[in-house]
Amino acid sequence: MSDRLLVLVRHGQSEWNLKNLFTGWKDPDLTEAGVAEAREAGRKLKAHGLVFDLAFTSVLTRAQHTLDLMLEQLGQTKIPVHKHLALNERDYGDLSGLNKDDARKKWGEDQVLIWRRSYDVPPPGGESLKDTLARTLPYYVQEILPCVLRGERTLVAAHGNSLRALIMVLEKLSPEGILKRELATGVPIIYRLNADATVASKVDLAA
Ligand SMILES: O=C(O)[C@H](O)COP(=O)(O)O
Repeated sequence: MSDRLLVLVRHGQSEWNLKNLFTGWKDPDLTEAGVAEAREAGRKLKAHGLVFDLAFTSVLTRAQHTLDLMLEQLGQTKIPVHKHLALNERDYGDLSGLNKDDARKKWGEDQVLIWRRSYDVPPPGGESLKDTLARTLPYYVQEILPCVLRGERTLVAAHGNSLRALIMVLEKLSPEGILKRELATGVPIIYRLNADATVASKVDLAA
């Protein structure tokens, strides 16, 4: 029986995560802690006996660097890697580069939470989760899912909100259901899919 394996990993801590800045499509690299998280993610995947046939990532440095570090730990640096902006973080628009606490002081706790976690309210000049889903989902359906369903064991290194969008679809979560879903940096989530693309099992390596 083919192993329809799909592993999703949010990048390790970035320089701007550390500084508490809205990042979106800005392109900071990982911090030392982020590098350590990515290596740890790779070690955990290896400890679970996982092997991959290909990987997908965004066009942003923090996700690519995380993927490279995981593949190093797995001893799998030669597998094909597909990079696409469909997997980029949600575009935070005018908030990009602003401190999240300063934004709360300026616009209020509730408004900032709406921008960060509501399904369909975009931050000024940026993308809502719904907008993010509108670009990640077609890429998932057309490029990633066919590989998984063919039995190609697939690793995806991406971002908090591009992955929340995919998780919403995979786990059939409602807009309310996804609201409280936070993704820790550098923590793999291991899915195995049924032939009809529904989730057969899920293991969150944070748990
Ligand atoms: O782009 C960012 O600032 C973060 O990677 C994700 O931010 P969020 O948790 O505020 O959505």
